[in-house]
Amino acid sequence: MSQSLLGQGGVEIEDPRHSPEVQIEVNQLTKLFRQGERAAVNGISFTLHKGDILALLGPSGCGKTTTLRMIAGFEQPDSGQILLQGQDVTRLSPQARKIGFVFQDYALFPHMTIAQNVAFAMRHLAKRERPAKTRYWLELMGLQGLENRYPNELSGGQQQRVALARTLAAEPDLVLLDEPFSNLDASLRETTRNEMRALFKRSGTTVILVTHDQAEALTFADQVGVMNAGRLEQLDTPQHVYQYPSNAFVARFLGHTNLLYGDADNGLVKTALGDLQIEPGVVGQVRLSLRPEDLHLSPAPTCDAAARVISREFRGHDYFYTLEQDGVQYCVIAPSHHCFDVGSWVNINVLRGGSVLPH
Ligand SMILES: Nc1ncnc2c1ncn2[C@@H]1O[C@H](COP(=O)(O)OP(=O)(O)OP(=O)(O)O)[C@@H](O)[C@H]1O
Repeated sequence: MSQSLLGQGGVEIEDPRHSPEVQIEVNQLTKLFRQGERAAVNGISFTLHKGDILALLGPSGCGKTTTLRMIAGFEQPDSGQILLQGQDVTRLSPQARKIGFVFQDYALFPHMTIAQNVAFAMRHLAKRERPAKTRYWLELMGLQGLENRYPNELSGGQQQRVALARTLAAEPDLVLLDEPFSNLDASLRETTRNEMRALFKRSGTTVILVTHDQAEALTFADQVGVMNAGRLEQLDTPQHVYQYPSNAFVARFLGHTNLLYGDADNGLVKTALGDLQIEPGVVGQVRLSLRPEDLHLSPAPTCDAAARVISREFRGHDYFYTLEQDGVQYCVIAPSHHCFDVGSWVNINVLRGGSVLPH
């Protein structure tokens, strides 16, 4: 079990005196649904330690659910290996793996009360132990008072918490979540997501979440794996995949970006937006990804060497601008008090050098 300390502001940090055990290791997992067709999942590998939360993020059809289903045992891989706490479970039945799965539609039993739904997951415990444990999980999920209701008498968010209580009550080594927040409205999604993350962190549960929602992956997970066409394009911390995408697909999938080209030498790249600093040692033609919030706008006295505002979208806390300079379009996010009219001329200043993408 990994140990954690409470850091500043109550943020949990890993205690360096304890090295967490490996919970799951996935090696070169591959799935071909039909021979001759492109693999739905193509050589995916990753390792998670106890208590880690991984989000697999990618567009529709990239292989996220198939990866999760192979880990759960609902789908057999064509090649590759899944180790749970060092044990090879690749060919074991779903029941023989201590894995909890929360489906998109929660899959609660409609004819059972909330308490019965949760108690059903505790068949491994003696009957007399189940009521107290059921109360424990329902309270932890903020569901006290709803024990005797049926699933159709609960809101979407409450049903989702029952589904999680039932999954956790089985005390799995690993919890798999397939788009678990997609049925919740925007405000409930955010609070439920934060509560779930805190709960998983408190209980030291290892979690793999599948989503196509970038914000969800970046806020919920410790590690984000970006998938494209069956492959894991990049696996790293949310901050790292956002700020240092490994290629243009990852850069674009995680939000808006500006791709710039230029000649690099001595830690500088000459681009259309001026000379930008990059890591030393990179030489020749390079492509940079610059996030819209890494650019700053200031009024231009004349239209010479300036950018024209093409469109402006008010988003409450900021403006999203589209600009054009020398035939190239740029996107910029500026605080909502930085207001420039459509058609006006502005200078684009680069606040941060950007990250170099491989060709
Ligand atoms: N049972 C199946 N038989 C044949 N092909 C399948 C089967 N299940 C999935 N596929 C194909 O495998 C690929 C990956 O599907 P998968 O459901 O894993 O994607 P996904 O990333 O989870 O997509 P979504 O976000 O839309 O759920 C898709 O091209 C899909 O059509």
